[in-house]
Amino acid sequence: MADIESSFEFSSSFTSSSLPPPRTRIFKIIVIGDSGVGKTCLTYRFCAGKFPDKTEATIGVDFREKVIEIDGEKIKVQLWDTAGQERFRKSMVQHYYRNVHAVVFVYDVTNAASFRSLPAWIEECRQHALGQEVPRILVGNKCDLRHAAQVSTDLAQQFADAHSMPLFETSAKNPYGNDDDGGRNNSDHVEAIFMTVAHKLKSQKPLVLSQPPCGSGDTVTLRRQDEEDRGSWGCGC
Ligand SMILES: Nc1nc2c(ncn2[C@@H]2O[C@H](COP(=O)(O)OP(=O)(O)OP(=O)(O)O)[C@@H](O)[C@H]2O)c(=O)[nH]1
Ligand SMILES: [Mg+2]
Repeated sequence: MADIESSFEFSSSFTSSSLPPPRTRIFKIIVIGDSGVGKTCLTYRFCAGKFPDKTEATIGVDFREKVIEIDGEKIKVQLWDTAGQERFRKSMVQHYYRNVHAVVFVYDVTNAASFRSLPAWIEECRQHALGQEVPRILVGNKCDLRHAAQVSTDLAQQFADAHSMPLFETSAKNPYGNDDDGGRNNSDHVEAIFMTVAHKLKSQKPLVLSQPPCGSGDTVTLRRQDEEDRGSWGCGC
């Protein structure tokens, strides 16, 4: 399991005696949903560019990072791949929601129960005072198994609309994100989904890099501008 506490401070590659660190923005995106929907595979696919050879149930949280470039700016996308199983998440759930910039809700299109669980995941966000300004997206995974689908696109779209979220249907497994019926363009590429989130975040109010006083080490901490304005993350609920 990854070291939770270290995730709240972001190391720069510069020491305090060298040039100031570059203003690399870091977007923390948490990925939540029932166990087995494919959160680990999706995050691995985005960061490593391929479907993992094998996965096990996530315990606590795993972090994956990828540096992307948008309009000439390098941005670090930090994905928090959370455990779907209650027994593996309850001790650290409050850490997931700390300073989060976006939430990705995942269900499995072949598993209706995972879709029915979505209100509970939304409620968990609400209970952890996630502000309404935090973008949320809905991802239906395993579209390569379209023949076994239990959740129709129409139903998922209705749910997404009701919660003001964009819907993406995808496959972490299929190299092109297209369906097993040979049709293209009916599914979204994993890469495009996370890039869309990053674009959305980039277009929002800028994040501010808070730098520690000289001599206090070589770390920088990210805070949102509105967090600094209000003194807290706040809740728009
Ligand atoms: N066919 C298919 N299988 C997938 C896909 N994504 C994940 N899987 C499989 O689904 C199973 C669960 O995937 P994980 O990524 O470990 O699921 P998870 O949501 O991280 O589960 P927890 O860590 O327990 O919360 C694994 O056997 C994966 O190989 C997909 O897009 N298509
Ligand atoms: Mg997992």
